[in-house]
Amino acid sequence: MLLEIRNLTIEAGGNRPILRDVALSVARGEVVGLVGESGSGKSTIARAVLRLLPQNAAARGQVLVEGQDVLSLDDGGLRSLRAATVSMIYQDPRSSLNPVRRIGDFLTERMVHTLGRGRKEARGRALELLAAVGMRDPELRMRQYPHELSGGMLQRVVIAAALAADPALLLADEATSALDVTTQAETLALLRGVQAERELGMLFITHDLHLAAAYCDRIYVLYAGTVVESRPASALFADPRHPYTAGLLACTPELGDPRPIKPIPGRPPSLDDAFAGCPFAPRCAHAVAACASSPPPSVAVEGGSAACHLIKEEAPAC
Ligand SMILES: Nc1ncnc2c1ncn2[C@@H]1O[C@H](COP(=O)(O)OP(=O)(O)OP(=O)(O)O)[C@@H](O)[C@H]1O
Repeated sequence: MLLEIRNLTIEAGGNRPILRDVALSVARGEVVGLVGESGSGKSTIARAVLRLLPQNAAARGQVLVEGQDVLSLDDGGLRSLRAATVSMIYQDPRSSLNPVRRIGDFLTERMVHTLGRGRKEARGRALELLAAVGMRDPELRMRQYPHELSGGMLQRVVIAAALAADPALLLADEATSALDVTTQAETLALLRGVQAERELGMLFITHDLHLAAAYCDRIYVLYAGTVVESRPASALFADPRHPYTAGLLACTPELGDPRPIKPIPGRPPSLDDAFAGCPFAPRCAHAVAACASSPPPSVAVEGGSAACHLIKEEAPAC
């Protein structure tokens, strides 16, 4: 397995849990969605894969990348993981680029400093990468500054930089959320294209469950730092088992669907709210007494699992 996270718990400042007992995997060539509301812990999972943990945070569990536990890597191992094995693409490309440095400098300096390439070789590779992400006239782009490019073009530059070291795993953290819809569609298609061509694993983080269902092979739904459902995207979309997943799907309008939008009442718990049972219980229309008093079991359902007292174990399909 390319990425395997086991029993990952991260607590900030004392025992305020950001993540609770998270298990997640991404195989080579697989696009895995990580979906949840703001504050559910999506970015913390992505950052944990690079061991970029919040200061004053304590992590327990395992984050295995190609079998090596990131949480116990030495400095050299960590540098090589960040430089060559795993690349992260953030929501706002401008936050990754220095406004007073040319695009070419951004691409080549990273290769020279982090991968030890010669300047001439790095320049040739940068031109190749810009062409690979569909940039016309790469020579011109190399000479330009970030303010001369649109948001979509800048995101292509950031994707090109992420591919520079031929990583095995891409972490895309809301990588298309800041783009207009047509640019978003182009960037999504580009990411899928390079992912398939290079057989990369991709963890695709989004708050948009409909987008994840259309784009990903499998999905993990996160709520208050816990995985509540993990299933193949098609099964999860067609027949969500966890009440929170069903609630997320019901509160997004769809063209041509006459049913009224149904928001989920209430708000997710904050890090300071203690709870003994299911974190979703106070908002769940189906909650029973056990939901508030004991943690829900992880139940095997079609293609994956769901953590809910109300779901019955299903026999695996023959
Ligand atoms: N350094 C920190 N110290 C304390 N709490 C933190 C720290 N970093 C993150 N958190 C908290 O951890 C929780 C999860 O944050 P995270 O950024 O992972 O969520 P997210 O699902 O990615 O949200 P968003 O979609 O808004 O980016 C939030 O409640 C956040 O306030």
